Amino acid sequence: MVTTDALRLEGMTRSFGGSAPAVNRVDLRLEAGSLFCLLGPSGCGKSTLLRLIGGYLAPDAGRVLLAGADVTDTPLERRDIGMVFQNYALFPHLTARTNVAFGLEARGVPRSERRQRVDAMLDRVGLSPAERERRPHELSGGQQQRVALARALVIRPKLLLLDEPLANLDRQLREQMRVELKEIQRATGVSALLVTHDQEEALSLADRVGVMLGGRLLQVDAPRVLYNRPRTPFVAGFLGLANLLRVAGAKGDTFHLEGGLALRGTAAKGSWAMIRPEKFRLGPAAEHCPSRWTGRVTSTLFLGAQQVLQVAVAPAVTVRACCRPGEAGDGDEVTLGVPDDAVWIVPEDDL
Ligand SMILES: Nc1ncnc2c1ncn2[C@@H]1O[C@H](COP(=O)(O)OP(=O)(O)OP(=O)(O)O)[C@@H](O)[C@H]1O
Repeated sequence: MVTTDALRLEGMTRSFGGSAPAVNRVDLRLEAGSLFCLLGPSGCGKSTLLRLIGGYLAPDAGRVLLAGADVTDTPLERRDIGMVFQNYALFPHLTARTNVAFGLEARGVPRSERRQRVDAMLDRVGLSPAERERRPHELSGGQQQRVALARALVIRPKLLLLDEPLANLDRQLREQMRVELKEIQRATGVSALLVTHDQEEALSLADRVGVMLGGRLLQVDAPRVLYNRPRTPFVAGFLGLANLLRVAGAKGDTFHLEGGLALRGTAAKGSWAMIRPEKFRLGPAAEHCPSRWTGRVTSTLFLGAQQVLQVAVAPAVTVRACCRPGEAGDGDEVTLGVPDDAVWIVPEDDL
């Protein structure tokens, strides 16, 4: 079956006169009905890319296709895109209900239909009847967020853009809104692109994640693939904890890492071996592993359900390994078993 992508970007580039473009030759496809997270550190170009898609900014080069149609030169009000900003950008003098109705009024939707659609959308985002009559400053951050989401969705956009929508909420509310946001996106079937610098948010929300650095998209994949099979050292280190060890050389079915450590398998000199901390085996389980490293615990970090150890496994080489709380402590000598499937070779450099 041939389906049209909700969004397609081809060679998007935009400079602000600095030495490197803020967005540099970005290609991207967003499947209809899916949620895509654009993830990257501050200043990597996420917001600029979002503004280019929304039509708030023109590209120096490249094309934006919405549901197959080229909208690169279409003004933003005719792109059929809903936008949720980090600061919500609600009209301060309008009630929640009139904020949501605004886009429908501007599009000439008749009053009775308007009322019905606004109420249905405010039901969907869970705003109570009393809250609907309040103005933004009389609502909490979470409630304003719901209004902003309803306002963006009520116009039935072809694409929903969200710029760090949960960044201003406290941790508990952020986690709750994360679940609700995903439910609303699923229920409405809207194609959505969300920008965040929070890796946990991206991994838990997205169907696919794109990791950005220095204006470039380094890798686009499903969350599990990005976590388990990062293609560059930056992606490996940006998503969760990663031990990254440089491959110094290979011989037969063994390769050597910095500090004289050895692992079974094949890897090219100069690439990186990644081992996630939770992949090590400790205690009796280590004995069954093909590669074993011994070292002293230099520090421990208690995280509730688990504990992260720093283990000095070679001169100047310290790795992080997860274990059960209390399984090992500061100063203990431990053996870390490395199962074959614990090692992922990171093939490329970053840019
Ligand atoms: N209007 C502008 N004029 C000049 N430089 C800009 C402008 N907008 C963005 N930049 C620059 O482009 C680069 C990318 O900025 P952008 O805001 O897209 O990053 P970001 O990944 O969204 O960061 P953050 O998460 O901090 O918002 C930065 O170096 C920034 O200083």
